[in-house]
Amino acid sequence: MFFIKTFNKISNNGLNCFSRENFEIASEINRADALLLRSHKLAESDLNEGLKAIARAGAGVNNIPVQRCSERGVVVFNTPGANANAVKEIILAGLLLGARDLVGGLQFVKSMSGLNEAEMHTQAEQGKKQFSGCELHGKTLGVVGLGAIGAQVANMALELGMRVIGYDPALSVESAWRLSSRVEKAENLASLLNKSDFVTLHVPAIEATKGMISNDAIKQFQEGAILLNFARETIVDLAAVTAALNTGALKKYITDFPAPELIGRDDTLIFPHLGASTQEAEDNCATMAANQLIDFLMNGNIKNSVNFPSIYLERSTGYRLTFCNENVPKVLSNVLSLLADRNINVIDMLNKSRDQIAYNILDIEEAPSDELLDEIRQVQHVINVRLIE
Ligand SMILES: NC(=O)c1ccc[n+]([C@@H]2O[C@H](COP(=O)([O-])OP(=O)(O)OC[C@H]3O[C@@H](n4cnc5c(N)ncnc54)[C@H](O)[C@@H]3O)[C@@H](O)[C@H]2O)c1
Ligand SMILES: O=C(O)[C@H](O)COP(=O)(O)O
Repeated sequence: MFFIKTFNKISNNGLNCFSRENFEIASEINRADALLLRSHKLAESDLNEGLKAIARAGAGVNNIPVQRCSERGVVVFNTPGANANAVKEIILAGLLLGARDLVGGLQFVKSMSGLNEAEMHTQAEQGKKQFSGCELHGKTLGVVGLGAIGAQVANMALELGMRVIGYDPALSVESAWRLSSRVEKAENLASLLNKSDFVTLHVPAIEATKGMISNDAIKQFQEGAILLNFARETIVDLAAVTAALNTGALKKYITDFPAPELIGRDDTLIFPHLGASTQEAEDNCATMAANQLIDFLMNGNIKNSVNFPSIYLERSTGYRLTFCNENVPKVLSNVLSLLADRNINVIDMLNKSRDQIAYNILDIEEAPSDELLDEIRQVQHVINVRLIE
């Protein structure tokens, strides 16, 4: 039986993937084998003894102490692309709300209560000029980060008749395949910023992107550009953005992350982190996260981890030994020697590494004793060991 502790509300579509005979799932569990969560900010104290994996039903893992997990051999998963369409669609809304004062127009009509139909008609026709805007067609969109979301946003904007410029110095081959060849490549952030009427951010919250939209970056924007940030709050220096809004250097800031300094301004539109909050995205993320956890806990396979290598080995015996270790020489050979000393035959095996972590799957012919498992745990640089039967 594996114990899964959930944080946040996880879609039933995902929860129902776990068979009740093999998994117990609850929000109150003391010694969890795995955690399943969305944006809940994990503390180090949430990483209980015996924890094997954490699955983030979503994209961003900035709420998880990933480095600490790697040191402890805890596999961290996310669900790349599972909520990308939801974010793409909210960006479409953001672009339209940026181009036209639809919110102002709606509020204006709301204020007409008490008027008769003729008065409303007169007010609407006289007042509407305050809310006119521009079309997206023909404007330039700069997309910073062309991963699962950025690529979809870029392709969508081309369909709207926009010119699209993208910037992503670490574009993966998979993302490049998804991206239309009509997206123009910017050599650096500044060259994207100074050509764009709208700029949308789709980069992860990591050290390298912290404060990416800084005072210096703001100087590169076209006068009166509109900035959309549905990625994370840390990517934007809010003092720089509010100063730019004050001078008109930026026309609007549209974001999914509320902050006190943004409230009450007419030039900001702020959503309560709604980007991935559609039924479809919640179902997709939860299902993907659940299936990744299940295959890892039941078979030791790893797909879509942010700190471990991808690895898949078809089961060939009833005894599967998995272990992770610091990525240094001789660990695997030392473990194999221990098995050989006990005359235990390895039928199939796979070893993969990523950065400082190596992970191994060994299908063996017979059950290892508890003493042997303990000996493997004692091998220098081994972080953790599991026997999956
Ligand atoms: N508002 C929401 O509800 C919501 C929903 C989903 C994701 N997000 C945020 O959006 C982020 C992106 O999601 P995704 O699914 O597209 O992730 P992704 O990993 O598929 O794509 C991120 C892209 O950013 C690129 N990148 C990294 N550093 C960069 C830099 N310095 N400059 C330019 N590009 C850089 C990467 O190479 C990658 O292609 C997530 O990390 C998350 O923080 C927010
Ligand atoms: O990184 C993500 O996937 C989004 O920010 C969604 O977060 P949520 O699952 O809390 O809506």
